[in-house]
Amino acid sequence: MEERIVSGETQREEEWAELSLRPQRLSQYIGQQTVKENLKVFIEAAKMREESLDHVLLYGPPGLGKTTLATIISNEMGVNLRTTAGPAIERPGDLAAILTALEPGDVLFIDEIHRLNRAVEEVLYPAMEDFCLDIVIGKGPSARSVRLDLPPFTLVGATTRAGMLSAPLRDRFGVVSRLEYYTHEELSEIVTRTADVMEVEIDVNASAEIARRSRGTPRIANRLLRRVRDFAQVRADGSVNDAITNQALELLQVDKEGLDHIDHKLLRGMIEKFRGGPVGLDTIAATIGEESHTIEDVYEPYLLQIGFLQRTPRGRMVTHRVYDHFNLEVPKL
Ligand SMILES: Nc1ncnc2c1ncn2[C@@H]1O[C@H](COP(=O)(O)OP(=O)(O)OP(=O)(O)O)[C@@H](O)[C@H]1O
Ligand SMILES: [Mg+2]
Repeated sequence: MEERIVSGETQREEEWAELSLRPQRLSQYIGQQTVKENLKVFIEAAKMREESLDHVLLYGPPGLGKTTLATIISNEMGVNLRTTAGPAIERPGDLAAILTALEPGDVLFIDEIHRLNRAVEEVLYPAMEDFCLDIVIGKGPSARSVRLDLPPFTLVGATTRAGMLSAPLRDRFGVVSRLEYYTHEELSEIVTRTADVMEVEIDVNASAEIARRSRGTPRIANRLLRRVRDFAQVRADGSVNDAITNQALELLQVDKEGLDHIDHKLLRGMIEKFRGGPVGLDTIAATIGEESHTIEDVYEPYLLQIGFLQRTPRGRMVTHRVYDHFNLEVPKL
């Protein structure tokens, strides 16, 4: 799959840039009001009782701030953060090594937690529930199981695919929070904050314009701002206004709704070849030369979110908004 400027995923050499932009405290974390308010109460209560925070599951599309929240939770609790990812924990022993190295109250962050394998997951259950490890020593008839106590800890799990989590794992999280796409106002605030951190001058119209084209996603907003800044530096005096922003984003081929050429290919293909649908996912995939699951996981969620696509029992349909967007006439039935 090619790299898209409007992708929610982290891209090459972007991680260091993100690191410095990550809000460190709950009060700096913009938007996600409900999630934030809940966490605030749970954190405060846990601190009052001098207990570890309940396990937290964060889910939602890429780039909405799951890793950031995990960091914030550990900062607010005043404990260490240990970070790993589902695919990195290959054997039960790997997980046991991580768990036994934790200090009381620590946050263990497991990214892509839906990708843990079965054997590892089973070690995690008693660890989450009773803070203990069941280890089998020896082999064959002389094998025996030993129970090891663990320090109390908080597991923060993150996933873009909550549906792929097994029920027993999901049930062991006391707090389950779904992150939502951000509003234009929230994204505009994030862009302003980022510009401030990067010491870039930006006017309100420009941050609003970037916000509108960022697909509800802070990671995309910050990326577009970096590209627009480059443009402002080379083509103008370095400060970002809406004229520069519009020019830059046009060159980058990110349209007014944050759609790029791949979205255009998909939507126009549906209109030109299937009169806007309904048309099955596999048929769309074959027409534009992509995998069905890529369309479903990567291209489609935002188009559904902004009401450009609809799912029907007979397949996907484009809505009137798409015809308006492309200045096309809505076909008569
Ligand atoms: N609420 C927020 N306020 C300000 N900045 C944010 C917020 N959420 C995310 N960001 C910014 O967006 C970037 C991406 O966020 P983060 O890495 O936490 O996303 P993620 O949900 O973990 O993505 P992935 O699913 O790819 O792991 C961060 O570097 C951070 O600067
Ligand atoms: Mg992350």
